Amino acid sequence: MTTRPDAPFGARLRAAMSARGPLCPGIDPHASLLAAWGLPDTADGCERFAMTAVEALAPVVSSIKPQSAFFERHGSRGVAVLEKVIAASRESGCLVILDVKRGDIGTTAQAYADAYLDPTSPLASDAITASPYLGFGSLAPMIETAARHNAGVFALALTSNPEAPRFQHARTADGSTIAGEVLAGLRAANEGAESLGSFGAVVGATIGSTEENLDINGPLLVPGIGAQGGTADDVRRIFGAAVRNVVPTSTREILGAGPSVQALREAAARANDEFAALL
Ligand SMILES: O=C(O)c1cc(=O)[nH]c(=O)n1[C@@H]1O[C@H](COP(=O)(O)O)[C@@H](O)[C@H]1O
Repeated sequence: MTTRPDAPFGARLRAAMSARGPLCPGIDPHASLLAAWGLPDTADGCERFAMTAVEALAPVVSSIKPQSAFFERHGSRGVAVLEKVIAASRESGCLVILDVKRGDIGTTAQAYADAYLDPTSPLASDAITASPYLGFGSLAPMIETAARHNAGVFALALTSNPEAPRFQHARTADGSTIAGEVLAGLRAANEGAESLGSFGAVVGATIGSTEENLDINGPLLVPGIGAQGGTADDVRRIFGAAVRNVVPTSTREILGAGPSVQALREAAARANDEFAALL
């Protein structure tokens, strides 16, 4: 796709979630999942795995989240598979949130933005995940590029891994937590956006609870569901009124239902229905 989408990412995501439900399945071609599907751990195996998942899921879900590292581990052939995954998913009417968790100084952040958010790039996606740990301001080139091209950015705020709280709950010089500073930056970036802003936070379903203000007028990408132990009940409890902005993402639990296209679709439909019922 080389043309700029005709509406901001947040508005497109809101419309897609209303039409198809909130679930965002991940596409992570793990070596162990390839083995479970009877596929070799090669670029060819990665392609068969990922394109089966796209065939099953992209026509029925609002968004998908391929994790770049699982493609990069197969070198240039794996990256070519990722390009196919992105293009085929978007052709099926599904938004692509490319999980790359990039973050760097301004000039390099701009190169990442050009690689993933400029519609003329071979890896152009609807949104990316980004790491704000060089300072929230270091994401400015990604946020500005996304705004220009009607794309989105999801910044890590309260991640699902056990090491996260010690770091993300630490306080900055002005007394807010690191996570709070990320959420405040996103809230400012989404100011005035109608329907839903284009700048989202990643908040794990495994965090137990939080006192942070999750009202950022933007989407909340919520991993940690299924394989990491998070449930729909956790999501209801953690997010409260913000649940309508939650994009629940689940990967291994859904992909484990493959390689049958029908079984994958059923697993996604079950999760989608469970989260749609929270709204
Ligand atoms: O940004 C993410 O998607 C992400 C953030 C986070 O806090 N935790 C997390 O597990 N993820 C991603 O979610 C996927 C794991 O999902 P499961 O297989 O469902 O556990 C991987 O692609 C992770 O990189």
